[in-house]
Amino acid sequence: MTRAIAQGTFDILHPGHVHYLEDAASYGDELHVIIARRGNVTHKEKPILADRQRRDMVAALDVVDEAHLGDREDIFVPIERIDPDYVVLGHDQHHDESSIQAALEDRGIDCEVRRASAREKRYDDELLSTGRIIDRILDERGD
Ligand SMILES: Cc1cc2nc3c(=O)[nH]c(=O)nc-3n(C[C@H](O)[C@H](O)[C@H](O)COP(=O)(O)O)c2cc1C
Ligand SMILES: Nc1ncnc2c1ncn2[C@@H]1O[C@H](COP(=O)(O)OP(=O)(O)OP(=O)(O)O)[C@@H](O)[C@H]1O
Repeated sequence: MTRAIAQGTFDILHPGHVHYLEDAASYGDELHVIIARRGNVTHKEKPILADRQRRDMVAALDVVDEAHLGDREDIFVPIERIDPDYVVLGHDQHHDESSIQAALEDRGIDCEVRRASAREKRYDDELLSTGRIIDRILDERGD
């Protein structure tokens, strides 16, 4: 049984998220997803939705076997517990593949790091970004 891990914020789901999770799932028999804690989302605006709500929506997707709330302090704790064969980074995730690979090796976690592909728009006004969905809500419904 091979296990793959995907991770991210997943605030307001869209087809780009589904594409990433399907790509990550293709690396293993089981897909586990780690949901970033609000306190750890520091590289962009904080999520609108609560940690548990984001986890529950990701867990409801067919392609996902288990969704886990991330650790608050140490991002390698859930990975140690899940013991995956692959950690699949999102196409634009700011983490560097070789430093994540080195950190996993330091912790004695024997798994490989891969990078998922991007999903391109299939039609003109398709929104494949949570940030852009929020911008459109503000444009169309804001004062
Ligand atoms: C290998 C890996 C493990 C992660 N584990 C956690 C975790 O345990 N807790 C957490 O809050 N975030 C975790 N994260 C998420 C990061 O904190 C960061 O917020 C996340 O990569 C944001 O992704 P996004 O910009 O694609 O939404 C992890 C990220 C990576 C790459
Ligand atoms: N269009 C896309 N194609 C493939 N993967 C995507 C796409 N959009 C998001 N992802 C992946 O989904 C994961 C979680 O994404 P995240 O929660 O940061 O959403 P986002 O829509 O990219 O957010 P934001 O618009 O706020 O930057 C990331 O690994 C990201 O690479």
